[in-house]
Amino acid sequence: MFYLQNRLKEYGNISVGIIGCGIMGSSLLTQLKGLQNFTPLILSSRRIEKVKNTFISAGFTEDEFLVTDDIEVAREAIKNGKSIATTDNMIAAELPDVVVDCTGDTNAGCEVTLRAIESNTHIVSLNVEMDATVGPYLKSLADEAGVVYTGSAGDEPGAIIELYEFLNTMGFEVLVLGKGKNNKLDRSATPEDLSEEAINRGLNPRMLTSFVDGTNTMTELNAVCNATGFVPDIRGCHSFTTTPKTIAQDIDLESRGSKLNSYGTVDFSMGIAPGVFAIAKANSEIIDNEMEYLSVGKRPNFAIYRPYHLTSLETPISIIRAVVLKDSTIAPYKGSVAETIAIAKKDLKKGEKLEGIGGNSVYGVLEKAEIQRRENLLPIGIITEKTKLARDVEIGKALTYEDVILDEEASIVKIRRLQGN
Ligand SMILES: NC(=O)c1ccc[n+]([C@@H]2O[C@H](COP(=O)([O-])OP(=O)(O)OC[C@H]3O[C@@H](n4cnc5c(N)ncnc54)[C@H](O)[C@@H]3O)[C@@H](O)[C@H]2O)c1
Ligand SMILES: N[C@@H](CCO)C(=O)O
Repeated sequence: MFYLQNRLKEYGNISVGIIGCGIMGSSLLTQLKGLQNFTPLILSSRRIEKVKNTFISAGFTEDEFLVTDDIEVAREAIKNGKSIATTDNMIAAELPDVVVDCTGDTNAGCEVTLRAIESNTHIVSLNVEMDATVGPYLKSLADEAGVVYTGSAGDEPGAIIELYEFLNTMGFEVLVLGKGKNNKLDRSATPEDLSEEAINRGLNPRMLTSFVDGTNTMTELNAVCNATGFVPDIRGCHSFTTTPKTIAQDIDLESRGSKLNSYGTVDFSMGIAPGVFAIAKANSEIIDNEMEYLSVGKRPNFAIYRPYHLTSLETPISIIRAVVLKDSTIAPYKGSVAETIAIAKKDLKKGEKLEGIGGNSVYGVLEKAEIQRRENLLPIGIITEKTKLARDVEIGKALTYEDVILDEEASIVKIRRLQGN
């Protein structure tokens, strides 16, 4: 009982670097400021005014933090008990015990993770976009260096793995893993369409676009696939409509009146957000009897449902597990099993700039990695600001590597080349 909290007390203080001060980074800073045994040591983001304001709104006084982009000045200030406000992400990757990536930028996340691994800093990443693109390679580098690379508790992939581990530990055979879709699904959504809604909800319009056009759900399920070896049943998954009480009946094989071709798959569903679920079976009549007696459902398949995910508010749990227990919450243990590939949102023209995740040009769908490789399909996460179209691509078509001119200088592209395809 109280295992994590007790281990943390024995360990002492954990210093944390946070990168990004959007909704996730700013709430994490605020929360850590009030938690025992955590020092929110460094906050980095692109605009220093925003970083300073985030410190102040999190409850810091102006003399509690120093503004600097000089790592040696930062080191000295930390010795004198100050926190650091910076625009240099590398300071946040190098100096604390653990860095939490709250940017959502695949290239920045990749650079931060590489520097953290070199600096022996553990990595907790909310940047599922980056993890889906190069997580398997970065995890192998982190393993070699003895550094923990993990996704966060509280985001849906981490919450799904919690259910998966729970069922596996009890000996159930897990059949399907998935999540509720929190936002409506509109593959053609653009940041312009969603800007008013985004502002009202305190979200970045591009982030909201990636939620609504489905890319975020796909990258999240991508992380689950790479952690477990599960795959999407079809390109992009089916999308079910269900309720918390009927998950196991509604999400099942085609031969049993539903839509799946096989188990060992991930999917998403309307009607159960913000929850996540796992469907499993027992392979024993006695255990089926007990599950029915416990009102979990009706044999042969039973669904376990977690009705909430508290995003960055659960991140401290992953920080403790990474730093104190050297354990990950979710990581790509199975390598690259699935990929989130780019599909044209509109007719795209040769020479035009291609906008990546949450932009006007493409949305992401989940595909089995073997198909992505066979068809040379483009992972959406390697599109950077400098990516251009090498030829026209029709609306609805999956982009291939031949369709684009990538920014070969970008770390995300270089690391993806090392990961393979
Ligand atoms: N918003 C959510 O509901 C939610 C939930 C779970 C997970 N996430 C994940 O958390 C991450 C952050 O989400 P958010 O909604 O806070 O995003 P956001 O876009 O609101 O904030 C991102 C922050 O990172 C900064 N940033 C971006 N690129 C940077 C760079 N190159 N260098 C330094 N700073 C940079 C931005 O300036 C901004 O402050 C994403 O990976 C997202 O998928 C978000
Ligand atoms: N990941 C969410 C956003 C909040 O976690 C979505 O699918 O829309």
